Order: sequence, then C-alpha cells, then structure tokens
Amino acid sequence: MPDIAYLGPPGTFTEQATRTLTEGFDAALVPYDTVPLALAAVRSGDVLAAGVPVENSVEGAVPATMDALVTGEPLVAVGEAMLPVRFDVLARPGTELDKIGTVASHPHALAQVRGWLEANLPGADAIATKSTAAAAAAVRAGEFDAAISAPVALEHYPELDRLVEGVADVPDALTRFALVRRPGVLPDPTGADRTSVAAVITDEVGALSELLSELSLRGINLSRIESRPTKDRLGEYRFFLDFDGHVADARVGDALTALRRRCSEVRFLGSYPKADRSPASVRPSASEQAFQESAQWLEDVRAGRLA
Ligand SMILES: O=C(O)C(=O)C[C@]1(C(=O)O)C=C[C@@H](O)C=C1
Repeated sequence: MPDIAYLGPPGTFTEQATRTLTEGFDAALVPYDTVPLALAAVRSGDVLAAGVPVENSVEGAVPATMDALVTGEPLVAVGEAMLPVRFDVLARPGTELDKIGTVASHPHALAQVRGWLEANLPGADAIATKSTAAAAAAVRAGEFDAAISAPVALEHYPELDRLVEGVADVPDALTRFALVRRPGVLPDPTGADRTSVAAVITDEVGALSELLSELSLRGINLSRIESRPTKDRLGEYRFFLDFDGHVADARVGDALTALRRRCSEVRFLGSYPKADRSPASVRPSASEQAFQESAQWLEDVRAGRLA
C-alpha cells in the first residue's frame, strides 16, 4: 500500500483534504511536520504523493508550498480539493475564555480569525505553530492556553474542550489543496482542468504583460497570478500562474511553448481536474478543431498543396 504524506499531525485541514484527494485509492496517510518535509519525502521516493495547502480565499497563497514546489527536483500536481474553512477554539477542560493568555495556530489560521481575536481575546498573545493540529497538540501538552483548530481536531484530541465553535472573520472562506507527486503519467484531460506553471521573466519593458498576452490571445482564462522573489537577485520574481485547460489541449500547449520561448525559466507544475469541475469556456477560434484545421492548412501550404 503506498504512503501519502500530508501536513500533520492528525486533525489538520490538510489531512481532511488529502483524504478527499485519495478517496477510493488504497493508501496510508502519513503526517509530516511541515510542507517542505512532506514534499522532500515525495522527492526522495519515501512516499508516493503529498497533500499540501496551496491558497486560501482570505489570506492568499501559502508561501511555504510555493517555495518548496520550485526548489529541488520537479513535482507536479495531479489533483486539487477545496475545503470550507471555519475554526473551533479548543482548550483544556476548565479554561475560561477571559483567562486565555496564549492562543496558538498556523499563521494562515491566525490571520483568518484576526478580527475575532481582537474582539474576543484582546489580551491574548497569538503564537504561530506548524499547523492548526500542532497547536491543539501543544495545548494538550500544556504549552499554550488555547488552539484555533479545524473542527475535526477534537476527534484526535478528545482531552480538549471546544470553547467556541465556527469562528471565521469571513464566513465562506475556502482553502485550496493539491495532491503532488513526481512527474509521470499526467491525469487525462476532462474539459474542466487547471494547469499550473511557475515562470521567471526577463527584466525587460512589458515582459509580464506580454507573458499574459500569450494566454489571453489563445482564449485561456487565468485564475491566479502570484509572485515570489527568486531569492537569487533583488527585483527578480517568479510568477505562479494557474489557468483553465490541460497541457494536452492545443491552445494550452501552444501558449506553453510561447512562454518557454519568452521566459528565462518555466516549470510545469501540473494539469489536473478542477475541484469544482466547472468546464473551461473556449472561444471558437481557440477550440481543438480550430487548432487542428489551421495546423493542417499550414502543412498543406508548406507542402505546396495550397496557396
Ligand atoms: O494547519 C492546518 O490545518 C492546515 O492544513 C494548513 C492551513 C493553511 O496552510 O492554510 C490549511 C487551511 C487553513 O486555511 C489553515 C491552515
């Protein structure tokens, strides 16, 4: 039975998402302390794949995931899952809300309840832990007074009490997760796919807008653009792009070859079915048929069969 890594310990949102992503697949889920460690285990072959958080609708990208994806041997996403994110406040039995001096959680979680903390625990120190479940474990061990955790955490830390339920500054917040593995056979195109790439552009006038034009000219809908410093040079950025379509689609393949020509570095980060299964809307001039017919036309012209 293959092992699948996730950001642990048991009881994280990532564990829940990884269970969804591996449903129907006979695999053992193995917790890792951090996203880079989970991805290192994929690279070394210790595990087959890893479930990692990618972005949250309130707090944005998860920088640890972005950086770890582009550092080291290539990895590709083969699936994505979306989870609604609401938190419970967990504490040892007998803890009173107004006596809480320290409240711990993952930085992304703390950021998503900042308003609630200011209103309800104004005197408490917020402590960053490696995950929401790591915070619950630390509270159980007596290190902090309260944890901001996933509702599912209580199943794993039954010694704790739920002080407050369903805390979220933005009620309908969502976090997106990916199942990542070493490059191999890609998931088949479904018509409702997303492709992710990371590209470093050259320092030239219009470089970013021209890169984006390569997508828009081919009718490709960009769903996310995020930049991170390359860490090599001040002012040099790597752009993370997510867009509709599969690398097997003609318009996407055509755009990727253009990006490859333009950028100093392009890393393919996967083509996989979108969690919401919403089909890509493709304009007629960017359809598979339009690409096939125009390629055939060019072949005929080059062979002297057409003018
Ligand atoms: O700590 C967890 O439970 C995680 O799975 C990590 C994580 C994140 O990185 O954003 C996942 C979902 C929530 O947005 C808060 C924390």
